[in-house]
Amino acid sequence: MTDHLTLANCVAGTELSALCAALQALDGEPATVSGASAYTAVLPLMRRVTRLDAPATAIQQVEQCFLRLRPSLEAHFDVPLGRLEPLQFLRYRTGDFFVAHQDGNTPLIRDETRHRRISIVLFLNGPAPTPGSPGYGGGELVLHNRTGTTGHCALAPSAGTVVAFRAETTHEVLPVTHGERLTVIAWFRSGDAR
Ligand SMILES: O=C(O)CCC(=O)C(=O)O
Ligand SMILES: [Fe+2]
Repeated sequence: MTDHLTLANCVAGTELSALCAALQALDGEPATVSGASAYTAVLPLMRRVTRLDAPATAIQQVEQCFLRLRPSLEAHFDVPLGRLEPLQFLRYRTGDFFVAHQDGNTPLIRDETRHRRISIVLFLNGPAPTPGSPGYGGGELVLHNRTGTTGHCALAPSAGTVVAFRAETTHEVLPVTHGERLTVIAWFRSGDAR
């Protein structure tokens, strides 16, 4: 069993459609990867995804949704949570992916990511069985078991679902096989970090 929380219907369908339409019209920059040293880099062999410059209203809307969930996350993961890092709006086009990684709270890495406790992902759209229908194929969020040897779960939840997991959980996004996958990711830092 992986230690994660799945919460369906965190954002209403009408709001999701508006968010998707606003985002689909945007250009963006290739997203970067946090490194062990104090830099971030675009590493296309590790992560291929576009980070979108979302409108302020969209940022506020999703931020409020994430902040409302903080007490439930603290209770489920039994960890006091502090501030929410700035949201990242992500667009994975066909062929885009993110290899297995951890988001933070890993003892060997002493950069800013060490303060992250909970990763939180909102799925703005959902899986589509066939190319041409709205949504995407592939693109599962795979969470690996904490022991790292056996067990994982591959998630492709419906639009509006939030998935939260400990930042140190190894996870990956499998390549998108058709369509466009839209997610928002952010991290709650530890209760005693600034
Ligand atoms: O888009 C996702 O489902 C997760 C993205 C991710 O793991 C990350 O940005 O660190
Ligand atoms: Fe991640």
